[in-house]
Amino acid sequence: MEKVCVLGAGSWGTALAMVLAENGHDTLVWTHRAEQAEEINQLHTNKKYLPETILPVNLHATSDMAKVASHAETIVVAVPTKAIREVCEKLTAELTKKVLFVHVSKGIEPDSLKRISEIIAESLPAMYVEEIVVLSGPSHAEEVVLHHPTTVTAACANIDAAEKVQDLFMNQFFRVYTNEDIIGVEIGGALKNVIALAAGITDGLNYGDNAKAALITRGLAEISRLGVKMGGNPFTFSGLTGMGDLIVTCTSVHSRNWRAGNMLGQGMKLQEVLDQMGMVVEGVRTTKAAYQLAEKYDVAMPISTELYSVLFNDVEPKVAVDALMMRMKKREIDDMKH
Ligand SMILES: NC(=O)C1=CN([C@@H]2O[C@H](COP(=O)(O)OP(=O)(O)OC[C@H]3O[C@@H](n4cnc5c(N)ncnc54)[C@H](OP(=O)(O)O)[C@@H]3O)[C@@H](O)[C@H]2O)C=CC1
Ligand SMILES: O=C(CO)COP(=O)(O)O
Repeated sequence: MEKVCVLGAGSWGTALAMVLAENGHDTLVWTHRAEQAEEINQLHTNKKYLPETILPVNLHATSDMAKVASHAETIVVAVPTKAIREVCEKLTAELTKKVLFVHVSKGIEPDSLKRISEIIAESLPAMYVEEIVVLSGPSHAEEVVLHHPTTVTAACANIDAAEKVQDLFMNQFFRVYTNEDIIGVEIGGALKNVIALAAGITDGLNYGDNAKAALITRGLAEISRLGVKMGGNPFTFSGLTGMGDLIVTCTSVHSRNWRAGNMLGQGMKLQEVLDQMGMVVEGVRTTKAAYQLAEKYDVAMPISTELYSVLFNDVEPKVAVDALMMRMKKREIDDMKH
């Protein structure tokens, strides 16, 4: 039995804490809201994020970061990308020993263009960090808490650390693979949210299945092009954290990114959509990062670039789709490579 803390009691942090508690680990979930910790401890629910779920009685919660620091041998970071630096800063003030870090967030920071493992490494003193492993793959919290079969990947250049995380989480419903390619896994996980927003938009425009299949396939081509140029293994992008996560996020009603895109396609404005969601839509900030990465690495990312103009330059979704369809003619396979 390991002592594990999960930082963040949103839908994903809570679902993963439930997996860990069900696996028999001594699990503590940290939330910045004391009343939410109280709800989890007293009522064994988290109504805001998983309204139908009863949490295991051996899953405990706290809003006291000092308790996290004294309890944890492993810490799972499960807050949205934009909150990671702030949460790491709070943790740094309390840490006294070396901990294994796992992160499960899917984003890239605009401007710095850092991946999450880089943000965490930069935000925590190295003497307290045993390793940073990313856990990613096609996995909506709503299905994990129902024990529906789910597969994910634990990635780290240090394969022993990845295997340790595999052992922590793996059970009959939650199958964990390993991969040494942390760059490819993080890039795939972050950029699939951009493509899912675009897929939601074409569904909102009622463009049907041909358009969505095109977005998934050509989306994977541009994610892979960038990811390989950044140092990722080309095979990673056809795995769970690439194609797998792209499929689930572009096709599932649970996806916040797809749902946000769908509302945009139906004519709503970005701010209205975000106000209505009440949960993180990582793809919006990541679209800004993807636009900047395409420039930095000189990689063609037409879908991400058109989405950027819809989100941040007020271009009509239909006009952006027309622009994609009217691009210069290409050879398919050559265009996937370069
Ligand atoms: N949901 C899912 O199925 C999956 C999500 N992910 C990824 O996991 C990450 C978290 O997503 P998810 O749990 O869904 O997000 P949610 O929107 O469901 O929850 C976010 C949680 O983070 C908390 N939070 C936000 N800002 C801060 C802050 N500054 N300090 C402390 N806590 C903060 C929120 O608190 P409050 O309630 O007060 O707002 C909330 O508890 C994302 O990167 C997402 O892409 C990955 C796989 C699956
Ligand atoms: O990453 C996810 C599923 O694997 C969650 O996607 P959404 O944030 O779009 O809900």
